Amino acid sequence: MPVLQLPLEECLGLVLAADVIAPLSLPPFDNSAMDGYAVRAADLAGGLPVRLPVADDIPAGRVELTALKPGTAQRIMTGAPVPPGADAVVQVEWTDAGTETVTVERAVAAGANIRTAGDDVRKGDAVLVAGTVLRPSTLGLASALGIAELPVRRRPRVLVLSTGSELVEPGTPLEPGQIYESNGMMLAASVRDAGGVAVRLRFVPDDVEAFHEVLRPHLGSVDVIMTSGGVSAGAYEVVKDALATHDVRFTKVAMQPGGPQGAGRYEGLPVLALPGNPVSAQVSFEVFVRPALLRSMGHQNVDRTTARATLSASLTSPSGRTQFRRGLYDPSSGEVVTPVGGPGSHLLSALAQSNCLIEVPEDVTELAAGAEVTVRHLQ
Ligand SMILES: Nc1nc2c(c(=O)[nH]1)N[C@H]1C(S)=C(S)[C@@H](COP(=O)(O)OP(=O)(O)OC[C@H]3O[C@@H](n4cnc5c(N)ncnc54)[C@H](O)[C@@H]3O)O[C@H]1N2
Ligand code: MOO
Repeated sequence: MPVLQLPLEECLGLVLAADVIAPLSLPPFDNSAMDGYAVRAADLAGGLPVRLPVADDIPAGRVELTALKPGTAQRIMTGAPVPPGADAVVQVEWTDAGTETVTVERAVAAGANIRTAGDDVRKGDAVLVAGTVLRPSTLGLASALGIAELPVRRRPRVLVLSTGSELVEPGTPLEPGQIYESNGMMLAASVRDAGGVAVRLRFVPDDVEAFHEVLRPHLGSVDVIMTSGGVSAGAYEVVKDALATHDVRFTKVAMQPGGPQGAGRYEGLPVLALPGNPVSAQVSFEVFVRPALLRSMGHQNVDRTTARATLSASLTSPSGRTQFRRGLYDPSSGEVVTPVGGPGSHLLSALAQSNCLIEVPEDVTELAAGAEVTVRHLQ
């Protein structure tokens, strides 16, 4: 993705594209860490309590300061600039809180309760380096430095297109033989979850012409096309029929679910054609699309975290295909993972109840309860 300057409001989760050099120090000036009285520590050193006239009052935000004369105090609030001549702040709790004169009951050392300019950041330091993922704290730091925009790689715009004549939008009545469309919602949410922008299109019927029609108006405004359904071996495989004549290759990959896949280019745009079974579509997104989207945005770390876990129940897997079974991983019970539902790629509720994928390697066809497996966390 190209780099552009974006307002901080729009930067959460994006990757910084260039180092940020601090334009000022933080704190920018010496300021008080406590509500209390700015004093000279030496004025409290000769025996307590000490009574001092309160020569000034300094709220936070005060721009003009008067120098602190020896033998006086100035009332000061947290965050307010320390006046020249003062070298310590006595917190109000150690005084009688007077406004004309103040009686100080406890001494403080020089430097007490003063936050020195540059304590946190020095002007000219590279405070944020290119490649940093912008989190709430890093956005807070940029704001504190007075930065309003940052250079980031922009979010990819992903066209999410579901296909199938049997599909009906939720919220409308269902006829026999029809089902509610769910992949579009799930894949669009997955795109957003990965940091992309989803442009969700109403599915088209299994009709090649309608397919091209529906794509055309969006070709200039998206970065990638992601379809679901219509890629396997049937008679009405609209995505395959429409795109195989273009630069898109359809094949079967050695995984389950998510075997039938298409990938390539359509009118110059990258296309990812995922299978239609809901679990197949979502697992395909996890395995192929999510890492690609993250990489396009400049993320270094594009893989989900994995863990080793002990299977709580046996399972079987087809030979010659990596299987991704849905699982519930519970670190609190000694890193145990429980398969949720069977291998069927229509078992959406099992997917919804799971928090990880259990990876069964290609050459493994059976795993007994107690076997060690790798799990891929989904959150
Ligand atoms: N003869 C063969 N048949 C099938 C094979 C095969 O190799 N040979 N592969 C099977 C596998 S594995 C999968 S996965 C599917 C992939 O098929 P398609 O990508 O063509 O998907 P569809 O046929 O359009 O739909 C499959 C299934 O999923 C439902 N679906 C589709 N889109 C949605 C959606 N947006 N929301 C909810 N549900 C959706 C659809 O109704 C079907 O039930 O092919 C197998 N067949
Ligand atoms: O690959 Mo299909 O995706 O097994 O159901």
